[in-house]
Amino acid sequence: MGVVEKQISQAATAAAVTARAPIVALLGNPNCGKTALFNRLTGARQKVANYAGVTIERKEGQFSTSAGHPFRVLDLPGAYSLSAHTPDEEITRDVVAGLRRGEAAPDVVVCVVNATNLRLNLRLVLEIKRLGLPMILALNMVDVAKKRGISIDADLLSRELGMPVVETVAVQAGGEKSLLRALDMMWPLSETRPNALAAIDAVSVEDTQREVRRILDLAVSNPPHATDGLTEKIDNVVLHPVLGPVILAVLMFLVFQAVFTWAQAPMDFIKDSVDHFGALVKDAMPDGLLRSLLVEGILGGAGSVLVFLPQILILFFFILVLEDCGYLPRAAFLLDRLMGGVGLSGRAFIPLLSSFACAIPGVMAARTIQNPRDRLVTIMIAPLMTCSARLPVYALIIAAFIPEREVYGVLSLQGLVLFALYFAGIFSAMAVAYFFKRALGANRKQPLMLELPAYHWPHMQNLGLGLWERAKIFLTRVGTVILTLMVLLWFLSSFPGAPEGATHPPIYYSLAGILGRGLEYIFAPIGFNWQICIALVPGLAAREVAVGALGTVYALSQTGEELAQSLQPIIAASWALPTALSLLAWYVFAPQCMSTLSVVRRETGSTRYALLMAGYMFALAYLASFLTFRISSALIGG
Ligand SMILES: Nc1nc2c(ncn2[C@@H]2O[C@H](COP(=O)(O)OP(=O)(O)OP(=O)(O)O)[C@@H](O)[C@H]2O)c(=O)[nH]1
Ligand SMILES: [Mg+2]
Repeated sequence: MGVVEKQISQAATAAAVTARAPIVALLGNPNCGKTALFNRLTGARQKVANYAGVTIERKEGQFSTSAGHPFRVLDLPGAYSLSAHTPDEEITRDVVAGLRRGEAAPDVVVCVVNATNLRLNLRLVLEIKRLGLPMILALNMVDVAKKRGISIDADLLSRELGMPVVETVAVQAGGEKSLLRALDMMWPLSETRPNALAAIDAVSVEDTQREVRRILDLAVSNPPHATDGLTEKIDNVVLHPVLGPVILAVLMFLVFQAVFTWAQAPMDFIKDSVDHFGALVKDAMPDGLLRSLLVEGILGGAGSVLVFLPQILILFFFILVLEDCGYLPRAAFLLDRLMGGVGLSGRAFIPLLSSFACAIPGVMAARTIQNPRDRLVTIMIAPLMTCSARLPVYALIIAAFIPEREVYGVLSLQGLVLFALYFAGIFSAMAVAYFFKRALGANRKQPLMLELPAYHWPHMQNLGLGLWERAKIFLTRVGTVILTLMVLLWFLSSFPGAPEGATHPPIYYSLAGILGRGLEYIFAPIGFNWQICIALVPGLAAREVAVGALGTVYALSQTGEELAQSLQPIIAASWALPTALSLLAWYVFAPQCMSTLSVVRRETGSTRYALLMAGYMFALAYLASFLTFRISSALIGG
């Protein structure tokens, strides 16, 4: 057998072993550390954060125990019980009950519990136990429990529950060892599995409650003050009816200030590097098509998007810190009343906040909302939240048109305008939600039931990995979608060349130029010139592409001397202020993202809602831009 054949056969054997490897399902209440444990076992980097409802999909991975036994492992959305109320809980129920098509029930259930809150967590354990699957109880977060002086007799608990009980610390290296040992002890696992489904509904809440109390009395001793005193103290301030909202507003405000002020130096650095590199390429290459593709197409296009990496990372730094320290559910509580006014539940807060990163995870996170009508409205307004792909567009226009001035000596004017744009998104989302409430009929307001986790310092590793993932996503987009579109756009903008005696730059006569000039008929009433119209088209694939497209279009529109200039001064010189404002308004509303629409279709199970979303957003965008353009033109006489 040759080396290659041998490798192929080894790979095939490995694949066969994994295919036959028993399946471990990680199950437990929300926020008890299932995903952290999953990452520790498999080396994966699934999202871990300090609030309930982070995981909303079934994720699969693999690992081997120290004795070399292979396992497949499933990370699942958290659930308080197996009688599912929300779409994400349904996923969990279906997986453990073996209801998913083509997938048997897991071979072992590892029930992950928060050791500091067994009273709540054990209910689910007892419920799962009735399924009759082999089980292990993982007492997670024992580090915190020990610090608070909670002592749990694992042996006694194991005897009472009739399953192995192990202690884990999912956020520490080696914190999963005891679980691996317990899995080895179970090896080999029996092939026969009970019919798990039968037991799901036959549960009496009172009996379960009683049993939990009995077991806790036996196995757990809490010191008199086992609650987290610090969390209570912080909450007294943060959830204060007056101070709370003020703190929230100040916090949000500071984030946008930081996005502009902190990012300046690294942005200048990237911009200078791109410019410098462009100049080098220009000097080194003879004038011609290839040089134009490299300098105007790739560097002018993709390079002008790359500059925004620091701002995106700063925004995410704040979002990640807030997610990991446990503040988010508090913000949801503070805003519950306000959101109730427009017919949304406080539960919509986290999906909407996620939409600041990108509407796609936001729309998916709406799975944690129980009421179908609330869920639909949340999905419909999620894309109005300012996703990070809009940031480059906003930042470019703001930097070009809003002077870099300080207000009251400390606040940056540019940061203020950015804050206003984010606020415009939030405000219109609330207005649209209110409209839906009127159209669909109001719901009876349900009380918000959300767990408030204990605060903790953000884990540096989570933070680092989160930022790294973001940077990777952004750079991959720049390197793939944006780069490809830029090359395509450069091509469309370069051919056919200018006719004899042309008075405009060649792009004017190109295919893209013809398209742009055609679209100008539709967009001229809102102040867009043909160059902007060209950029809107590839911008449909992903919003930030519009910035790259403007980069390419204007690089090709320049003649001779001006060629080396970067995008920002060019648009500052060639657009009137009302046009810039109108484009900002357009970007607050326009549904410029195909992937969001397709996710909406998937999550709502209906093309109608995706079309409705696209329709209402286009209409709003056109209207907002029209008003902005007309009013500002009248005021400034532009
Ligand atoms: N101190 C400590 N923190 C932990 C431990 N395990 C998890 N955490 C933290 O607990 C929080 C929740 O962790 P996740 O892994 O996201 O919890 P989950 O069970 O997957 O949550 P959902 O996906 O929302 O159901 C995060 O802030 C983790 O860093 C642990 O053993 N000790
Ligand atoms: Mg999770």
